Amino acid sequence: MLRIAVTGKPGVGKSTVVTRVVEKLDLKACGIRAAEMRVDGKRQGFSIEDIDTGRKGILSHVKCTGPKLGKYHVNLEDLDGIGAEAIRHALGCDLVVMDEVGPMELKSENFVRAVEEILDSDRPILAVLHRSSKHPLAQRIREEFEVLTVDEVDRDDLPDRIAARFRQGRE
Ligand SMILES: Nc1ncnc2c1ncn2[C@@H]1O[C@H](COP(=O)(O)OP(=O)(O)OP(=O)(O)O)[C@@H](O)[C@H]1O
Repeated sequence: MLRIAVTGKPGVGKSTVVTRVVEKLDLKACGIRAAEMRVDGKRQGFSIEDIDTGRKGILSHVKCTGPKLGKYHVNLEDLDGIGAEAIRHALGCDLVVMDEVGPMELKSENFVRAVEEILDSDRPILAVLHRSSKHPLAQRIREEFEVLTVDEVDRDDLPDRIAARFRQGRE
């Protein structure tokens, strides 16, 4: 079964590649999407969204409580209640999207377990992988997935190429 992870430097366009791949495919994609939350141009934290249901919460914020990572605190309530739940729900979908599996997400054992269950399943997966994470789960993804690096040169062509691979995988 096809498993692709995209990686690359911050802001290079990894999430955009993933979004475009899903748009190009006529299938039910489930999983998570994390995005920056900015106020007056300043990053205050990250949101986490269940891409199937649209449920959205706070993954981390400068002003919440939870395990600390840099200046942010990881909000385990939404990471588990929305993030891990969305990953588990994705077991019943055509394509699992995990944008992203990074150090914030991996602060929750419950989330880590949900990702392990998905990796142990037969579902096709498209993930964004944080470049430098040394977490065993990130290492596992690096070993088991086809890892593609997004850069300014290939980011416009990659969505078509990745979508074609998932289409072939279903034939
Ligand atoms: N192919 C592209 N052409 C032009 N601009 C792009 C392209 N892809 C992404 N961008 C722009 O670059 C910015 C970052 O994109 P995106 O959020 O997809 O990057 P990312 O690598 O996922 O970021 P992060 O490291 O924060 O997760 C956005 O403003 C987006 O509009």
